[in-house]
Amino acid sequence: MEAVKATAAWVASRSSHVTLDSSGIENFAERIKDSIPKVEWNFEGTHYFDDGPLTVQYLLVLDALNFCFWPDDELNYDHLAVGLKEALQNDSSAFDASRLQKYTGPELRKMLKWPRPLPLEDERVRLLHEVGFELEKSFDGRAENLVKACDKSAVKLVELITSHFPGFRDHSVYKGHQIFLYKRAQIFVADLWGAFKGQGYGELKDIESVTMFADYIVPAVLQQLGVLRYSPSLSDIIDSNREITSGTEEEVELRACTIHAVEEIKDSIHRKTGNQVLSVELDLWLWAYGIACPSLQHHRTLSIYY
Ligand SMILES: Nc1nc2c(c(CN[C@H]3C=C[C@H](O)[C@@H]3O)cn2[C@@H]2O[C@H](COP(=O)(O)O)[C@@H](O)[C@H]2O)c(=O)[nH]1
Repeated sequence: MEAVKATAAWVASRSSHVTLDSSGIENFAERIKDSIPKVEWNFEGTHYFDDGPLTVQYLLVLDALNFCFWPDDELNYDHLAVGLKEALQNDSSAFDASRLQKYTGPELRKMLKWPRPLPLEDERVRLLHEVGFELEKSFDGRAENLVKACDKSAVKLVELITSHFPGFRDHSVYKGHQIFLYKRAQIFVADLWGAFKGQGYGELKDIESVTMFADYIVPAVLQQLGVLRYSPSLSDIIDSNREITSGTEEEVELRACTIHAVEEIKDSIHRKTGNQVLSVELDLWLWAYGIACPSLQHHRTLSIYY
């Protein structure tokens, strides 16, 4: 995750469409420094949890598909979390590696009880197959073996996931440099830690290394809070719901500046109080704040990464 932090900072130091507002960061840090609102991991009760290996399998499948809900304005993350939870409750072998490799688009749709094609449905199916295939090939079909192989290290787990599953390699190129964002790989690590409350499969000694998860909700929240500033042309694109192409400078700046802004907020809180705040905790609070605000305008990029 050092590469995520370093390359996000690199983008932030050269960005023009999105900039960090240093007084906005200080004010926000000052406001929350004494009581970071704690949000429970499963605050909406949408996730499957049985305290065992099936939960790990569920979380890997969930985060393989945790991207780009906005093209269908009635679809959101909760439909995915609940749909997969119910599928597993009805049939505990639904996420066996062999089954994952066979799902079709209409079957996935049916599993999520969604009446029409999902956004990027073919990509979702392909990623599901990839997870099943690689789990079978390298981990005896079980996501718990992937987690056991990381020696209780979040950094190692992200490395393992991104080296085994190409669909999790969330990179971009910005002004000729490779930028690492790793949203879904890191959110899987955070989900594991959150679900198991830092114990058992969720025991990760370096959870503080994880960055925020560069999605399309948190940038919008930070912009509204005065932490991020958008150029007039970018604001216009977002306010008029026009799409931003994946890999453009605007898109990379939105994501990388959000990661860097959260790092800066953490540094500021540390300077003020001596406390080390976790990105995971700050992220979950910012995300929960964002989804509770349906009028929030977010950027729209067709992407399999977030
Ligand atoms: N930064 C960040 N982004 C997150 C999440 C989560 C869900 N995490 C769960 C895990 C534990 C908690 O219980 C959370 O409920 C989803 N997303 C992203 O949001 C977008 C979906 O938005 P909408 O279309 O409105 O549902 C999409 O890019 C999705 O990938 C998060 O935690 N942090």
